[in-house]
Amino acid sequence: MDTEVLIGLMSGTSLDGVDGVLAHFDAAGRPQVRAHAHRPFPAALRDELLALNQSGADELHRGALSANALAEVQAQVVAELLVRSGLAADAVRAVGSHGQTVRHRPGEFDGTGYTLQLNQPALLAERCGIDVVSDFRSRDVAAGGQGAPLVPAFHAVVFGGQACPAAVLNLGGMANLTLLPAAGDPAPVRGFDCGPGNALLDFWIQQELGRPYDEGGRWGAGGRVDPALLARLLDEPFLRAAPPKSTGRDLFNPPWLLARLTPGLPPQDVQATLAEFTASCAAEALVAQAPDTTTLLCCGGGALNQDLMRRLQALLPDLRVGSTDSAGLPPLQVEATAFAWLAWAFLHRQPGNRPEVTGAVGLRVLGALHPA
Ligand SMILES: Nc1ncnc2c1ncn2[C@@H]1O[C@H](COP(=O)(O)OP(=O)(O)OP(=O)(O)O)[C@@H](O)[C@H]1O
Ligand SMILES: CC(=O)N[C@H]1[C@@H]2OC[C@@H](O2)[C@@H](O)[C@@H]1O[C@H](C)C(=O)O
Repeated sequence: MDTEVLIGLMSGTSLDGVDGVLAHFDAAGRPQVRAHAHRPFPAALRDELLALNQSGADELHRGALSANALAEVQAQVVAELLVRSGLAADAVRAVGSHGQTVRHRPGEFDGTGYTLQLNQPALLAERCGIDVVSDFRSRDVAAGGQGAPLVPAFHAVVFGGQACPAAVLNLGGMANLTLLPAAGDPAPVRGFDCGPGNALLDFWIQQELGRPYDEGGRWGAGGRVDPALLARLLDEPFLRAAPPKSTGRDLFNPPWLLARLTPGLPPQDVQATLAEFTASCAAEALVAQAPDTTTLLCCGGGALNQDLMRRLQALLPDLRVGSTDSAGLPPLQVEATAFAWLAWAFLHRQPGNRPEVTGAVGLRVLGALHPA
């Protein structure tokens, strides 16, 4: 059967770098991943992108230069994917490039609001000689939606149709849940952001131990959960709001955490409490929204945090909690593959959003094209 080759690029809210996959898509848009590559951000670029999540001096200039630097990292990932798969650029129909979210305020201010991904698709097209599809979120926001999460439609393609209701939990910088009805159930796929993923965990261990993340969750696993802090963290209106809803570093950021800390807490206990908080946000939302779920498939880098996974299983004793590996897609490849799929959907003029998820007034083709 004829397949189309696409590349997907994602740099998410954890700001760890660019993930890319090269995948073959069949006529129904089902992917087979052939190569995966990751490039960490140079430290200066990471610091600048992180800083651009908040207001600061000369943001337009700094944002434009950061977008250029991001495109150079993306071009390196594309080059690596081509080498790993043994393909030439002209064998690839398109690259789907998410860009770097630095602000996410849909529906606010003037009623439309905005979601802002720094990106330079023109430069990427110039560097790699492949069509680039980008700007996936703004059409959904223009149609009254949250612009996020976008992965539920993709999750339905690759993980949907199981015998029992299943859910997918993406644990990136932020966390989002997709709720998949069982095979034969005509109910729509649902999904929403459920709270922070790794962003606060990463911030805390970076500040206290100078490490970018808690490898395997080992530091957090050795701490004690502080019930008072956990209660203060969980007392956040976003967590109780009904979907559609999405969030980002605009809300769950270091000042948000620091405002809820009390002096004298051992730093390791704070890490343990943050891990319990992240797991609780997802578990409570899942139980509230889809109590019949039997399987939880986790993806994103948080799926490699064994402490987080243990906490999720403990909070959801009646569910099978595992990673998307068991469904054929390794956790670190899911999001990049989703953006390859969104580019595939764009090329076929198929909608990428789900109004039930984002709250948009209707299905929309998402993205904009920069030809090679
Ligand atoms: N071995 C590991 N142990 C613990 N945590 C890990 C490990 N590997 C990755 N992580 C965590 O996963 C994060 C990266 O996850 P991922 O790449 O899914 O994020 P992202 O692309 O920014 O996602 P999103 O767009 O959903 O926010 C790291 O910042 C780290 O916190
Ligand atoms: C605005 C934005 O970039 N949102 C991200 C972020 O990271 C996780 C969560 O918050 C999710 O809503 C989204 O990413 C995934 C890929 C999505 O749109 O489905």
